[in-house]
Amino acid sequence: MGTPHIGATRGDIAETILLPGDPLRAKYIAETFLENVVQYNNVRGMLGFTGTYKGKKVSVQGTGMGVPSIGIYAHELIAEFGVKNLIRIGTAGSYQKDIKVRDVVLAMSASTDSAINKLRFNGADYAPTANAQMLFKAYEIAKQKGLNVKAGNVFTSDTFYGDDPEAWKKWAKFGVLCVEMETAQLYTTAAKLGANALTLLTISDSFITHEVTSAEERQTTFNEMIEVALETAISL
Ligand SMILES: O=P(O)(O)O[C@H]1O[C@H](CO)[C@@H](O)[C@H]1O
Ligand SMILES: O=c1cc[nH]c(=O)[nH]1
Repeated sequence: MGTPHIGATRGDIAETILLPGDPLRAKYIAETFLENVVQYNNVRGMLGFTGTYKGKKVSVQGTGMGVPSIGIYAHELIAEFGVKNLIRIGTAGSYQKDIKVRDVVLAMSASTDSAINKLRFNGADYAPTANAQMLFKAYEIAKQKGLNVKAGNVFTSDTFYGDDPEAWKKWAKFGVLCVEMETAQLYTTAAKLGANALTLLTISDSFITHEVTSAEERQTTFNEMIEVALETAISL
């Protein structure tokens, strides 16, 4: 049973799922925020759990890093397990001086240097876009919590270690808020397969100030973003 990358059966996974890149962040979320938790996946160590949050069924699944990896998990979750709402919770590097480490960014849209959509659309540009209902809800919840939240265009990069240390400045000049590595693919796959998707990002480092957070903090301490994601999940 299951798919090449998810060792579960249909029904094991909730219609609404949180998607951190890091599988250990999935474990942390399941252990810290969910009740009645069952682990449904361990294939490749890409942990997946289903539990309840305030009485509602929610799953959380690691996706790995980068466009191809999240493309595999998003496709299998939607096409084979009937997942309808996908909420990525990730980390990102800030491109703007008013977006500081630990701030939260909601990805309205995603620019990218990935060639996948260029190939898919014969050289034309497709605009990967968040589900508006989820975006508005998450923004409202984040504001109610008093978070420093911004919504806008993010950059989905195919590289973490690029060749040109100045390249980010062009994206920043054109209003891109921050960089991460999955959202353009998540939004495209969700649109193709008829599901809803949203990305929430906590800023883990700044290209402006060079401030960084530790790997431990990235794994465990982005609780405000996780709570916004869970409250959004159960509002759907
Ligand atoms: O914290 P996650 O969700 O993995 O997101 C960001 O962190 C990874 C790079 O360190 C990339 O996956 C990037 O998108
Ligand atoms: O700078 C960063 C931080 C997180 N994730 C990225 O892809 N880049």
